[in-house]
Amino acid sequence: MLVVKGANKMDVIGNIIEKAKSNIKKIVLAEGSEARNLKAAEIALKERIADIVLLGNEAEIKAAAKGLNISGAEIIDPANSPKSEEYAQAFYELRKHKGMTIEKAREIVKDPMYYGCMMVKEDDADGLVSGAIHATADLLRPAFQIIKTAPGVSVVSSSFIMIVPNCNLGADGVLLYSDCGVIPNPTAEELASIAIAAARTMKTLVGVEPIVAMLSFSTKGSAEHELVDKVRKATELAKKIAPDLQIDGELQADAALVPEVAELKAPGSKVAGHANVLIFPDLQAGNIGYKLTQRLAKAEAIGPLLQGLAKPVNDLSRGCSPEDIVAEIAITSVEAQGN
Ligand SMILES: CC(C)(COP(=O)(O)OP(=O)(O)OC[C@H]1O[C@@H](n2cnc3c(N)ncnc32)[C@H](O)[C@@H]1OP(=O)(O)O)[C@@H](O)C(=O)NCCC(=O)NCCS
Ligand SMILES: CC(=O)OP(=O)(O)O
Repeated sequence: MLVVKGANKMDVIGNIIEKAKSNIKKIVLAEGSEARNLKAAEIALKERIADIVLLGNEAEIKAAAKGLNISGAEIIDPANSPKSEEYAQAFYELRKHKGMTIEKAREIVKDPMYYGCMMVKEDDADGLVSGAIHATADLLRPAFQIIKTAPGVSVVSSSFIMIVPNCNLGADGVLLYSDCGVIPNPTAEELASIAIAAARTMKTLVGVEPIVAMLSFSTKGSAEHELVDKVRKATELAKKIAPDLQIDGELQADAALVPEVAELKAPGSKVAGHANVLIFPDLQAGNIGYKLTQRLAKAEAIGPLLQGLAKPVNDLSRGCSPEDIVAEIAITSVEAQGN
C-alpha cells in the first residue's frame, strides 16, 4: 500500500503503521472534503489504522468522496454541530485573558482547525492531522492556543522523517531533519531545545538511537561569524541539558554525514560522519534543506511532525500525497498511544 521508494532496509512507516493498528485511535482530519485527505481516510479505514473523523460540510464531503469508500468515517460539520457551544465556552475560558469574547469564540470554533483542536483538547478525539491545503501557521496558531506545550517544554518545534532511497548515510538512508517548520529564527536556547526534542522524536518514533549534528556553514572553527557562535552555544547548552546525548557541532552537512569528510574536517568527533539527526540553524535552512532532499534525492518526507505539544497534532506540507497523510495518521495514533 505505502510505497517506500528505494532500498532502505528499515521499513520505518510500515513499523509505525503496525504499531498504530495494535491500539486504534480516533484521528481528526480537519480538511475533510479535500481529495487527498479523503483517499487517506479510505486507506486508513480499510486497513484499520485509525478511526477517522472528517470535518466539514457533509454534503460537500460526500460529493468529493464519490467513488471512495469512507462509510466508516464520522463526519462532523463544525459550522453546525451540537458540541459547538460547549467548545466555544471552553475556548473563551482558555483565551479570555487575551481579550477573547464569547461572541468571537463562537465564530472561531466554526473553523475546522480550531474545532478539531478543541476535540483533541476535550478528549473527543485522540489526535489531529491537517495542512494539505492550509499553510502551517494556520494550524500552529490553534494548536498553540488550545493544545499548548507539554509540561516542562518551552517551545514547540517540528521534525521531518526523511527516507532517502538508495542511500546509506544516516541510519541506512533514514534521517530526522529539524526544525523545518515552526521557529523562524531560534535563539541558541531554542536551538538546544529543538535538538533535544528531535533526538527524542528519532528514538521514540523511528526507534533509532539519535546521533545529532548541529549544522552550520562552519566545521569546528573553520569559519568565524555570529551565526556560527549561535550554533556553538546551542551545542554546549544541549550537552549540559542532556549529557548522555550523542551530539556535536558546529558541523557542515558533509562533515556530519560522510565519514571520509568527517575524518578531514572533524577528526575525533564521534558524531561527525555518522549523524542521523540534522539540526538546522534556522527555518530558512531547514525548510529549504528538506524540500531539496525531497525533490532532488526523491526522498519520502514525513512531517512537519510537531514536537513539544501537550497532545498529538501534526501538520502536512501542501505538496503531500495521500500516502504521506496515511503515514501521519499512523504517527499521530502512535503518539496518542503514548499519552
Ligand atoms: C508559529 C507562528 C505562526 C507563530 O507566530 P505568531 O502568531 O506571530 O506568534 P506570536 O508570538 O504572536 O505567538 C502566538 C502564540 O503562540 C505561542 N507560540 C509562538 N511560537 C511558539 C512556539 N514555537 N512554541 C510554543 N508556543 C508558541 C505564543 O506564546 C503565543 O501564545 P499566547 O497567544 O497564548 O500568548 C510563527 O512562528 C510562524 O509563522 N512560523 C513559521 C511557520 C511556517 O510558515 N513554516 C514554514 C512551512 S512548514
Ligand atoms: C512544511 C512546509 O513547508 O509546508 P508547505 O509546503 O505547506 O508550506
